[in-house]
Amino acid sequence: MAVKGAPTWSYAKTPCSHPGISDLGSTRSGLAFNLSFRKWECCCLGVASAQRAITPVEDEKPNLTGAESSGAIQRIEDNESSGFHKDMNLLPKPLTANDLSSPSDGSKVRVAYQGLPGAYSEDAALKAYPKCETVPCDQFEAAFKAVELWLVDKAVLPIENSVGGSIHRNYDLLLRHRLHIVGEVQLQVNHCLLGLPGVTKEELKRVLSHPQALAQCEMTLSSLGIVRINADDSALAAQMVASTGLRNTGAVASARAAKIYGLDILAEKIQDDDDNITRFLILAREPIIPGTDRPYKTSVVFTLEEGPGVLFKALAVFALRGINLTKIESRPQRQRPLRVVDDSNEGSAKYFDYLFYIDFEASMAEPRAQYALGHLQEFARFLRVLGSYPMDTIP
Ligand SMILES: O=C(O)C(=O)C[C@]1(C(=O)O)C=C[C@@H](O)C=C1
Repeated sequence: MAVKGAPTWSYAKTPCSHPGISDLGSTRSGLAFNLSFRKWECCCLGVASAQRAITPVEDEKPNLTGAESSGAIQRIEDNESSGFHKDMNLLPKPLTANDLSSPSDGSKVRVAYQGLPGAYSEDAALKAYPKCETVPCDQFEAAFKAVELWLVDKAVLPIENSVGGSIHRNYDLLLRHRLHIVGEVQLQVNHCLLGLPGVTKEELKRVLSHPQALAQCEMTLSSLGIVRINADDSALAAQMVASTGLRNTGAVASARAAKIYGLDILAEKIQDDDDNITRFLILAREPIIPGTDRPYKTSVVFTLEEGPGVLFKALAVFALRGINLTKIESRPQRQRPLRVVDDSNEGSAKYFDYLFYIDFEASMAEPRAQYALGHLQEFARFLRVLGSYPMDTIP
């Protein structure tokens, strides 16, 4: 799967002998949620120190002109043949805290998203990190891999929309990959109907866009009697209209996409619901250390033993501690989709096995959240904390 615009530079990992780092293998696998939060926190700190040991390869090259560099090479060779460095200026400089601190405005951060430039996902990435470098990916999975392979720092991916509901593919990928949720972005999505310059909306016979975008404009598109065709993302749809030059074909995409691909906006705000909000997750290789300084959300995924009222009990661990749930999603457990229950009267009954994804309004730094998950673990067969991160309260 290709990462469009993948960088030409690479990172070198420096081995780190931090005593806590060897423990990370199991913790980073994510399957293990340590009941003791202190240990969980400790692991986060261990990861942070491991990160500090990672040095960009580019930074290791001295910045020399042609003449300087041939002289310098000669001096290095002289030093090497004599067995020690005579010229201390040629030794690599130690990194300082200033070299490593990342600016808070998001500049230099490379953020992967699914789609082409002008896609709503890119808007979400720019909302989260206004000065970031956005990296388009052809599929959601490519964005996950780009983070895992250190091609980018973060990925911003849609998880649910207030009209269209959940984006199931990303729920499944969250479990399959080992990334951590470090934030969320809520984006107001205003769809426009785009066409070639000079075209009127009455001329349109078909319209292209991402299936979610088409679904969010169901009523408007039905009233216009236009054939809907799926595209991988709304910006790709706009690009296709521009490149094919078909006057009877339009796209549902953003005003920014219209500008990028030189299309006219034939109608604005064509979504069925004025408040059309898409929630995106920000994913990173390492978790953030949750605080209590502002409202936090925690996302978990778990499976339950079979039995009457188990889901009721699972939800009660939050209710008992006054913790508000903001989202519950169930997905088939693909590894073992069927559960066979022996029932001598009726033969073998087959039930689907489910993974439950829950978001709740509390930080993992709060004892009530730690106790709730400790309680849940008593009857969950599997439990993983996907992330504890600041809530985005403004769409
Ligand atoms: O097609 C795009 O522009 C996207 O960013 C994808 C996407 C989605 O996957 O839901 C993002 C936001 C909108 O809800 C519509 C489409």
